[in-house]
Amino acid sequence: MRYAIIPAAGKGKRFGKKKQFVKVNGKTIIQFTVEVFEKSEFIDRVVVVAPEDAIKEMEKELEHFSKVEAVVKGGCERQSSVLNGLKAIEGKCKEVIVHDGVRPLVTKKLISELFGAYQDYGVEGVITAVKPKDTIKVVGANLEGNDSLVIKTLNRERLILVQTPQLFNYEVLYRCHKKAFEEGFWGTDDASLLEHYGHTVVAIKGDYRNIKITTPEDMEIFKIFLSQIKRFD
Ligand SMILES: Nc1ccn([C@@H]2O[C@H](COP(=O)(O)OP(=O)(O)OP(=O)(O)O)[C@@H](O)[C@H]2O)c(=O)n1
Ligand SMILES: C[C@](O)(CO)[C@H](O)COP(=O)(O)O
Repeated sequence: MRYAIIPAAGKGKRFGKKKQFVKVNGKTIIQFTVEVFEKSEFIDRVVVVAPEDAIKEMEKELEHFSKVEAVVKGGCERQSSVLNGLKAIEGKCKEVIVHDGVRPLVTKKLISELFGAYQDYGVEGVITAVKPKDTIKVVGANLEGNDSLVIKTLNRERLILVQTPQLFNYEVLYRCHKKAFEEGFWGTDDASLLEHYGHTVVAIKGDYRNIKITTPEDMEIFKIFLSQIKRFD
């Protein structure tokens, strides 16, 4: 069995509300996201991680998706939510995809390319990413407001902007998550846990339109891209 874990238990602080439940054209963001996995031939079952105070609401939103096996309670951070999802499918699968519930423009193509690369490279983790188009600098002390002191410029050719979906060997990911929990190691994506514990991760080309809806401007971008991207091809 191939599982997808969809962390969707965030509070949406930078957006102003739980953006996973925002409706566009009559469909919630989480429904846009899950429907791609529902239609992917590479995914057998889906577990969605929801806010503790919105489990029933999430179950209602997803009641028509046959692959959704469970809605489980989220944690205080994304990482702890993913760990709860991993616990819910213990011993059930060899590979697991983790994908942000608020990246609704994921495509079947990205999912299939992840599995292709996973087979080809034979590594424990494969992630999606795009090349930065802007210059990226390291900053130091904050100045007034959002201003900051520039320290140095990074070599853009050696940087990637990481997305989800991310595909992993289930046992390796679960072991890294449990170890990180015990040791108090926190990463902003799941692949960083594998890197921290010495596992090999490969990045493949993602899609610039596979945005994470984080701030209100992202919702406007989503509405534009939605009419352009072929999510089910
Ligand atoms: N405790 C958390 C925090 C985040 N997420 C999920 O992880 C994904 C990426 O998180 P982010 O975009 O940061 O969402 P929020 O945490 O809701 O945003 P904010 O940090 O602005 O509150 C989202 O699908 C979010 O629902 C989660 O499952 N559990
Ligand atoms: C996992 C992720 O989407 C990869 O870019 C990102 O790290 C999530 O960050 P967030 O602050 O939890 O949204």
